[in-house]
Order: sequence, then C-alpha cells, then structure tokens
Amino acid sequence: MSGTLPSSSSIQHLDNLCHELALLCSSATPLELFELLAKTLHALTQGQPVALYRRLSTGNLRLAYCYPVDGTLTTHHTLAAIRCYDDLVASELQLYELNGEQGVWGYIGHPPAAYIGPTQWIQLLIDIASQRLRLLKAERMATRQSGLKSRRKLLSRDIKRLTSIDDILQHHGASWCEIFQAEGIALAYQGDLHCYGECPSKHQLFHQLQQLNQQNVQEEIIELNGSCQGGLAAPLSVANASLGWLLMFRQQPLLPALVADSTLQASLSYWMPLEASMIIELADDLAVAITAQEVVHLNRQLTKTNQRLEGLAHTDPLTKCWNRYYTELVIEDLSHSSVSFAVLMFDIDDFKNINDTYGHAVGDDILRDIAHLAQKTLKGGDHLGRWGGEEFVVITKGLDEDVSLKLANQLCHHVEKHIFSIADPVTISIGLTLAKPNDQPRQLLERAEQGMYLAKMAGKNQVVIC
Ligand SMILES: Nc1nc2c(ncn2[C@@H]2O[C@H](COP(=O)(O)OP(=O)(O)OP(=O)(O)O)[C@@H](O)[C@H]2O)c(=O)[nH]1
Repeated sequence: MSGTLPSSSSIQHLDNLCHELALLCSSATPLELFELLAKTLHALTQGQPVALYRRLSTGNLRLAYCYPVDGTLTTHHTLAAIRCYDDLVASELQLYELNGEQGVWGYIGHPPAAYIGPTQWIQLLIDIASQRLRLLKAERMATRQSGLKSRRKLLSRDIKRLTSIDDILQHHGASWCEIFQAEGIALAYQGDLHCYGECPSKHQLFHQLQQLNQQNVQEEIIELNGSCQGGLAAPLSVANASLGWLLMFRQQPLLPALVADSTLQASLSYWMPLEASMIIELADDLAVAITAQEVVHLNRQLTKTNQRLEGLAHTDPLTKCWNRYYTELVIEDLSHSSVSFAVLMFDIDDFKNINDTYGHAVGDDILRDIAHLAQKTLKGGDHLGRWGGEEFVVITKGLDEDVSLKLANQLCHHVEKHIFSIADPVTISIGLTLAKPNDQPRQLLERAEQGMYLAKMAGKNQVVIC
C-alpha cells in the first residue's frame, strides 16, 4: 500500500474494515467477539467456514467455535478432528494466532480460499480481536473473582449458623452458580449426595463418583465426560484427608447442537483454567466449612448429652427437684462464700399413715405435689432438694430472719390449704436456721433438723427457728 494511492475497492475494504473493527471493540462477550471475527473472516474468504481452537494447558487444542454454526462440522469433518498443533499444520488451514496474556491463547483458521482480502488487514483484525478478548476475559474474571471472594467471606461467617450441607447449598448455591455460570452444584460427602440446581440424575452422579474414587486421581480437578458432560469435579479435602467431591455442572455446550459426535464431545472443554483454580479455592473453603460444621454439631450434641447426664446425676427421679448429693454441694459451696443464706428442712406430717391408708403410689403423688407446690412458693434463685424419704431442704439466699420465717410460714400455709387427692389433711413441719459465720454444713443441717423435730413436738404444721 505504501507509496501508492488506494484504489476505490480498497477504500471500500478499508471502510468495511473500520466498521468491523469498531464492532469488535464494542463486543460484550467472547462469544460475540468470536462470532464477529469468524463472520468477517467468512466474508473476506468468500464464504469459507471458520474454526476457532483453544489451546489447553496440555498443549492440545479444542474446537471452541465455528462459523457458520449450522452444518459446518457435517460438511467439514476435518475441522472437528483437529486436536493438536500438528493436526492443525497438517490440515493446511490458513491459520492466525490469537494471543493471550501468556502466549498463544488459540488459533482461528479457514480452508484455503481462492480470493482473500488484504492479509495485513486481516492480521490487524486478529490483533484487535486478541486484545479485546484479553480485556473481556480480564474484566469478567476480575468480577467473578471478587464475587467469589465476598461469597467465601460470607461462607466462613455463616459456618456456625448453617446447620447442614443442604442448608449451605440453599444459602450459597445460587450465587456460586452465578459466579461460575453453572447450572448445578453437587456435594458428595460421606456417601451422601447433596444437589442444587440442575444436575445429572443421582444414579449418574453416583456412577461418576464411583469412577472418580476408583481412579485414585492425583489431579486437583477433573473435567467429567459421558453422562456428566460439562461437569467439573474438585476434591474436598482437609489436611490431606479426602472428604468427598465438589461437582459443578454446565449443561450447555459451547457449540450448541453441533456436537452429536461423542468423541468430539469428550474433547470439548467447558471450563477455563482460571475457573478451575477458583473452584479449587471454593472446594477448600467448603471442606473447612463442612468439617467445622461437623465439629459444631458434635459439640452441641456433646453439650446436650453432658447437660442431660449432669441433670440426671443431680436430680431426684420421683419429684424432679435436686437430689441430696447436689443439695449438699450447694450448701458446701455457700458455706465457703460470703453469701448470707437460710436453710429450711421440712417433713410431711404422718406420712406413714398416708402410705398405709392410701397406698405407696398415692404417697408418691403427694411427694410430687408437695415438691411442685414448694417450687411455686419459692423464688427463682432458691434451691429445693429432696433430702430423703419425705424430707426436703430449701436453701434461700439474701434473706434476713424475718423474711425467711415469712417464707417458711407461707410454705406451711400453702401445703395446708392445697387440695390433694386424699380426704385426710396434708401438712408439713419446718425447721429454719440462718447460716452463721464459720458454720460448717453439718452444724447448719443439724440446727435445721432440730427445728423440724421441735416443730413436730409442738404439734406439727408449723415452723420453728433454731
Ligand atoms: N410413698 C412413699 N413413701 C415413702 C418414700 N420414702 C419414704 N416413705 C415413707 O415415709 C414414711 C415416713 O414415716 P415416719 O418416718 O414414721 O414419719 P411420719 O409417718 O411422717 O411421722 P412424722 O414424721 O412424725 O410426722 C415411711 O412410711 C416411709 O416408707 C417414698 O419415696 N414414697
């Protein structure tokens, strides 16, 4: 071109080229870009089919796009058969390199054409397209990476709140699908499958997992074929222990409806290396989250079991109030503290008579009723324990003698007024004592018992302070 005036046809070409370049520069997705580039090449070669191959990290090639979309692979079988650079060279296709960040990203090519537009313009078109592709990919990956980063933060924050793997998938599945442009996610953990979105059937998944586990694979990530075509599997592992698999699925092939040929299907890649590494990051987070969740769950169960055991060890089975062992501990503890407290010991009057008249089972009911009644009379921080047989002990804190006496009298009164299931009256006798400095538990209890004995002596159904 240099030194000569351009002809009118080359001006026309230039016009078209400027238009194509403008379109390429404004393409919003790689697919749109491939379409435009292939369409332009198709026109410049007077209707030759155009194929685009992506270079994999293994050095092999994969057909990623072809134009025209319909029918090309049926009429040009050789395009689909190209799997490596040697195949490409042997094919005699007219080739152009698409350069990515790290060298050749892929190739675009077409069968030799009888007429072809000016090659330097085509090269310019390819260069601009490569540049645009790099930009689009960088932009898209940056958005997705930052999306994944914030979802990973949310996952670690949610570990304690989410109660199961299904719960994790319900809360995060939709966002992960969006970030990875996937239709479905499955988590295989301890022989169970948990699915979100559109996944292959459980039968197909179990079959696939069997294969994955048998392969004893060393790779970090595996693209799936066959019935799980479009799936990517990343191992869930913590500290080198394998827990299961994270599977992601893209059901839509890059070449819609073109690829009936299953050998070609097997050679299609649905995931980019950067996506794969992002999925590994997610799998690592998930493995930690699931393990942490398991630990939280086990801890909760352990705490519950401990509480139940502790409750059983400290509770009287008949009346459900504290037992003597625990009541002794409470008195022991309070005796060594500076807290002021009073001890009430009470006993059901003529209980042997009640048992003899109405039977032991009715006697048990009366014991339960009295414990319930006492519990209702006492305030929140007070302690009620069954001391043995028909004897109970109450410990109440922070009350002086007058208020303690009032409480004891109230208790007597409530029992007397209560309507029990028997015709005979039911009453109690109470011994009351206040803890003195340097009191030993035994001294305290002896005084309370003495008071109770005196109350019985004085005619029962009353309180005596000792
Ligand atoms: N139903 C029932 N009876 C019990 C239980 N534990 C002890 N007893 C009975 O409580 C009765 C206590 O009788 P005594 O010690 O003679 O005292 P009392 O008849 O209440 O006479 P006073 O103390 O003088 O009023 C005995 O008959 C015991 O068998 C129990 O868990 N259930």
